[in-house]
Amino acid sequence: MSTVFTYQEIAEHNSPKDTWIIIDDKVYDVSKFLDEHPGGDEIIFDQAGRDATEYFVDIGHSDDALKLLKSKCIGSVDVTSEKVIFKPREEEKTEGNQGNGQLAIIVAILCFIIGYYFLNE
Ligand code: HEM
Repeated sequence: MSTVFTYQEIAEHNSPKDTWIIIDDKVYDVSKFLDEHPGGDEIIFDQAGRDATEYFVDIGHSDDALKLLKSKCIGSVDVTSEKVIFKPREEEKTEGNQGNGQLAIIVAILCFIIGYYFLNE
């Protein structure tokens, strides 16, 4: 019997050296394949720890791709386990820019203080 993983367990394998994806309720370890993927590593890595069925099927991968995929199967999903709610990728990508917003507020406050100081000279 193959190993069964919960959605949470799968979601934890989301780093470039440790990338699992779900396709049709099966779990695939594609860590070593990222660099070799003809469609590029980022496109798969974007789905790391997630269900990539829709993305994989939409591309219309060849039979060779399907064979290759099979060789990377490490188990299946416990579909009764609690699903992981992921933030949309866009939100994750913009999170790093939040610091810039805070900086803008600090600069605005400083300008206000300096302006106020000169006006009252
Ligand atoms: C997140 C899931 C995936 C996406 C969105 C994706 C996307 C793509 C894209 C866009 C191409 C076309 C590259 C080109 O012709 O310029 C491609 C090709 C290919 N991909 Fe993926 N891929 C995914 C996962 C996988 C996985 C898991 C495997 C196998 C383990 C795989 C195997 C291949 C192969 C062999 C090709 C060459 C064309 C073919 O034989 O169909 N891909 N993929």
